[in-house]
Amino acid sequence: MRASLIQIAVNEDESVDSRRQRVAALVREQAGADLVVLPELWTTGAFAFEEFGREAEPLQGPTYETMAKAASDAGVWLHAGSIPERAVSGSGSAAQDGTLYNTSLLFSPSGEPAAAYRKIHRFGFDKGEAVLMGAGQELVTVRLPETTLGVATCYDLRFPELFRSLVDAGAETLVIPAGWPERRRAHWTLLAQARAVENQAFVLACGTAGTHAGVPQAGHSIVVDPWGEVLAEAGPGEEVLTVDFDPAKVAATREQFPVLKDRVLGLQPPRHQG
Ligand SMILES: O=C(O)CCC(=O)C(=O)O
Repeated sequence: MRASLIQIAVNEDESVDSRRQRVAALVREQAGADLVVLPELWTTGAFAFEEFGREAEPLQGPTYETMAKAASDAGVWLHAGSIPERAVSGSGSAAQDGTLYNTSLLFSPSGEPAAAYRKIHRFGFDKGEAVLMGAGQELVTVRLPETTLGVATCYDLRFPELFRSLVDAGAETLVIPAGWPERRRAHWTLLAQARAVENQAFVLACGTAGTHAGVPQAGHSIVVDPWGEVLAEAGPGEEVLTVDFDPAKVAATREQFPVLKDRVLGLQPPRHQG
């Protein structure tokens, strides 16, 4: 299976619409890949908080339209990264009208919608995304012919229980678009490898490059196999990271080294001791 991770540079000197068209052209260039992955909030930048409201789109807005077409033109499964979504009535079970979400869009090779995932863990503590956006409530997996994707977004990478739930739901390839800052790049690489090893799954983690809102981005998108080996890693700038991998390695690793079968669930809480 061939995956291309497009590590987009998100700089302020490019308009959202120019970037959208430029990224669509990059997706089209990946014809021949099975899966193409884009980063988190690449239209605005993950730290351009003031842009979230200004550039928010309904689920089926301009980014959706442009990416659906790019997926079908290229004939690839496309994880189109995430957009600032402004929810409208009927656009999701728990969605409130007007609420913003950090929502990932996935398309089939014919440009049909395959899934939408609203980021569950919002980053920023008491500012930024954490106060401007609503939290997703639903896990998302997507069945491809070769593998089952489990999707998560950026800060979600720090929450291992989310990934274990995705694995319990059948995920074999964990796809994580991000806008991870350079100053915590060591965490990015370490956590991507940890999620691969503990879940015996492929990890495809696609970040952004460039600087927006004064926050230099880490780049260094990474693909890790179920044994924790790094199959490919990008540099700091804009880059297309292409990797060939064998999805059957997930089942083989889980069979040869069956740690997931040794999980002990439902432990008793500690007894009070003195
Ligand atoms: O967890 C981190 O260090 C970065 C998370 C982040 O930037 C995000 O979720 O947008």
